[in-house]
Amino acid sequence: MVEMRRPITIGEAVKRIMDCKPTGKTEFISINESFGRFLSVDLAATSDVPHFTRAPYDGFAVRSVDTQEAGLDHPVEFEVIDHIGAGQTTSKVLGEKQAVRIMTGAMMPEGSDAVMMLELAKTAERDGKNYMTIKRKIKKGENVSFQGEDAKEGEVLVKKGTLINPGIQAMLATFGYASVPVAKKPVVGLYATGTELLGVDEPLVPGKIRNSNSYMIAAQIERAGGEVEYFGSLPDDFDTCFEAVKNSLDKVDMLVTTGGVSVGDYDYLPAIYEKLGAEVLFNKVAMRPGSVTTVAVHNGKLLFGLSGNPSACYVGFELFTRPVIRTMLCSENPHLRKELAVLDTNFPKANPFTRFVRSTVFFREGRLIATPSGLDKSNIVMSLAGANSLMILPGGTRGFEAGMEVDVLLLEDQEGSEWPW
Ligand SMILES: Nc1nc2c(c(=O)[nH]1)N[C@H]1C(S)=C(S)[C@@H](COP(=O)(O)OP(=O)(O)OC[C@H]3O[C@@H](n4cnc5c(N)ncnc54)[C@H](O)[C@@H]3O)O[C@H]1N2
Ligand code: MOO
Ligand SMILES: [Mg+2]
Repeated sequence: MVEMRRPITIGEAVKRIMDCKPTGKTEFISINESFGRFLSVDLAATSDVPHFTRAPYDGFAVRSVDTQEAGLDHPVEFEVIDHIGAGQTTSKVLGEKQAVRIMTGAMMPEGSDAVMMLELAKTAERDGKNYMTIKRKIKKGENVSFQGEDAKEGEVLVKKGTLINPGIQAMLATFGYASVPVAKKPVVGLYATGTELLGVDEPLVPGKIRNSNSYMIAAQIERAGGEVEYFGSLPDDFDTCFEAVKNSLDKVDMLVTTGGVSVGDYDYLPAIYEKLGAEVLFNKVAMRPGSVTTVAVHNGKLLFGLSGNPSACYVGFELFTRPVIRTMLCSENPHLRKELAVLDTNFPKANPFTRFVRSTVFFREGRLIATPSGLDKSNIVMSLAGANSLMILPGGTRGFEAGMEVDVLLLEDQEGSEWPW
């Protein structure tokens, strides 16, 4: 008699995995390679930005007090005592009715507190001296870019675990991070199992199929921020699979396998975990697809036995493996972000288990709309192509109708969620 597995809830399954407390490591890499990586420390300003008060326009640095009499019928003349561009400074201190010709980005001279734009000044030269005249007054601080207005030294600007985007690259450069502390990419070992599997370059023959899961999971690992260590595809042979799993463990931070976790005669993963002495955290989850997902832990390393069925494999990875990768990448929001969306089509299928429907979400008139991206069976590949979300249809319901609000998990989002269950 085949064993009857007892399903646990999704939340409980995720909790058992996260209780293994995966932790990440830091490495320092060149700023040239840091785009797309995850910060492993909170990023604080190493100086004020800008670190000196500067001109935001091309013009004349003046003392605002000297301009107060200026008007359309009352031009006021200034002596121009110096001329500086960005990168230059002046040692001159402005006295009464004196100005410095200054270009955008240059440091404001001592004594000045405002910049009159070039377009508003008329220049002249007399006896080898330069002058400029204005017909408008200016307020103290007008047209000035103040020291620290962009960032204050010591201020925490970006939290650890954040994906480095182009703006953060600019920030890192601004603060002098030639070398950037990032989370080391966890190395995720990967095996596909199944005697029926053909290589991508092999012709189709009766009874065999091309291995698509390993390409899919490799991409999911990379999307999550991990590093893929693909060990290849294994036939359904206990000894071969046991040796392969055992020998790969010390080369990786965690191991993902696909296939062979159900109760079939050639589903060897459960027996492999047993022979390894691994602790099985669960082998049945109240969800569809992916109910057979089995997760074990051995010597502190998580072993993800994902289903062979492509859609079940995909969903199992996103719910269970992704948060471990993101946690090791220092994220405090390692789970998929959950949002409310409006269902666009009827979904009459009833199910005792919570169902994750591969879906496309999009905006229509400011509202998030969700629609299934294809056939909803666990052996389906094609619906995965258009999936940018997983619609959550809770178990114990008769089905859903267009117009109803549903939860969706966003697959391409980078913000994540602390705990969506
Ligand atoms: N008597 C029962 N049978 C099954 C149960 C059950 O509870 N009792 N569960 C079903 C469910 S649900 C699922 S999901 C599958 C899970 O199967 P396994 O994880 O054991 O995976 P396999 O048997 O190895 O393969 C299943 C299916 O997927 C195809 N496959 C496998 N690997 C790949 C790959 N790398 N690329 C593409 N496709 C792959 C494989 O050919 C099979 O068609 O079990 C049900 N059965
Ligand atoms: O694990 Mo199976 O996908 O529940 O269908
Ligand atoms: Mg099977």
